[in-house]
Amino acid sequence: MGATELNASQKDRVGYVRIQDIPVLNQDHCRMRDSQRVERIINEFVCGGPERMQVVSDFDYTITKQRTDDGVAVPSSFGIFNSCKSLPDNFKEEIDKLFHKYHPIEIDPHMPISEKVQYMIEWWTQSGKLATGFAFDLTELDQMTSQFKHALRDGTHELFDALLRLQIPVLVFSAGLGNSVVSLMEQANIMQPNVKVVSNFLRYRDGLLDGFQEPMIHIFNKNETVLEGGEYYELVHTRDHIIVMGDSLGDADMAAGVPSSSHILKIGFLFHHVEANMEKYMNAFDIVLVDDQTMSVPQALLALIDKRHQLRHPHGSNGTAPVQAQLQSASL
Ligand SMILES: C[n+]1cn([C@@H]2O[C@H](COP(=O)(O)OP(=O)(O)O)[C@@H](O)[C@H]2O)c2nc(N)[nH]c(=O)c21
Ligand SMILES: [Mg+2]
Repeated sequence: MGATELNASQKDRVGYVRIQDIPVLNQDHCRMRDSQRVERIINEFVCGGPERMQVVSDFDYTITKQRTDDGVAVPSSFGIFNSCKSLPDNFKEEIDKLFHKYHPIEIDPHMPISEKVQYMIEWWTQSGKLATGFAFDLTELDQMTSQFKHALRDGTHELFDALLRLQIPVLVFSAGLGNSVVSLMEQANIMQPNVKVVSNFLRYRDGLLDGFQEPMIHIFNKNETVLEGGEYYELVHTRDHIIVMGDSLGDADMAAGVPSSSHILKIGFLFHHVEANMEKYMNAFDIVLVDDQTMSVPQALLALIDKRHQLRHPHGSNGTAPVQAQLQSASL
């Protein structure tokens, strides 16, 4: 998008980055539909520097692993909440009924999205209604999430440390349960001031649960259009170099709503039904990583951006506006 073709001599100039010189992008399990386009965008990112970057990431099975070393399955953010022991007896039963009714609709390959949206709104609304009228102590959620703080992709800490050092805002977008997401990220020490979680958070009224806070984030509005006009959008919308990371096809659209002149690099983690899904993932994402349980690719991209930045600002001043402290508290 917008990137002009460079001729061979321009590519030979000092500092131009070539895909063949980035080892993680040359691994067998790293696939690209259009490696020239990826190369162009990476060079835009490196030239633009950290002050033009933002990261938008899904949470479940993108920040957490799709497959753990010990084979223990990592529950989703809703799954973590649903397994809390103090929830009323009928809660789990009713929430499972909803899952069995609506999940087949969510993954139905024949129903058009326009038709699915209403069902998904119904599902999230009814889940919220079930989570109403009883006490729930959030420390129970912390106890549950602490069991899974080691289930983040390898290199997640290093990635988040680099993003903080470079003052790059990170938006974690989840149509799951925000309280589980934040709790797990806090337990794993990656809930830093440059990180904002946009998701569904439990609401309390008179000490009892009262469903989810507005706005509802479901799988079909999980993109930057729900942020438009809000404080967070104002803080990041000038950052037009965007890395998007996700494990579901729909995650590829999370940056929808940013200005069309933006350069967006989409990284997709593919694990289930690799052969059947490959074509769709290759069309939706710029880089498809097959059964990769690490953050090596985004780390390598940041290292390139960082290296050029250090050359330009050897004394540590990065010229970045100090917006990070406001990010977490920014309203939508
Ligand atoms: C309302 N609701 C939605 N989901 C699932 O939560 C997922 C959240 O969507 P997502 O944020 O794209 O998460 P992902 O990273 O796991 O893909 C959806 O794909 C739904 O299948 C839900 N899952 C459970 N267990 N319980 C629920 O009430 C519920
Ligand atoms: Mg996911």
